[in-house]
Amino acid sequence: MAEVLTAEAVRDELGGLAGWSQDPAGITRTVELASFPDAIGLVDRIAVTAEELDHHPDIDIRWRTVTFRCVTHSAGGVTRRDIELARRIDEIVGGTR
Ligand SMILES: C[C@H](O)[C@H](O)[C@H]1CNC2=NC(N)=NC(=O)C2=N1
Repeated sequence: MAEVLTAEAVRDELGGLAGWSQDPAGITRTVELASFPDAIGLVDRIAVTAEELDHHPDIDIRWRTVTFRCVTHSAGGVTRRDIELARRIDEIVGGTR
């Protein structure tokens, strides 16, 4: 099972993950798109990557605002898999706006 990172280790990683915040439930980034279809399109692209990684963000969609939370449910905290997923989400968000 993947090792849960300390809050300090997550904070160090987040230094390179601008736009993410940390709380006990995981690391979170909120993205506002131009429209609801754009928001769904972003989620669709991230779904493909999540399947590739076999690691899946918790996703909240409210009209054109999407919040991604990365936490490793089986480990009960944030692991390197979440940091990798967050990086991939950043790449996809960066490529769509
Ligand atoms: C078998 C498979 O690896 C697990 O069910 C995966 C799938 N995606 C997952 N995603 C996340 N975020 N946490 C998990 O514990 C998890 N488990």
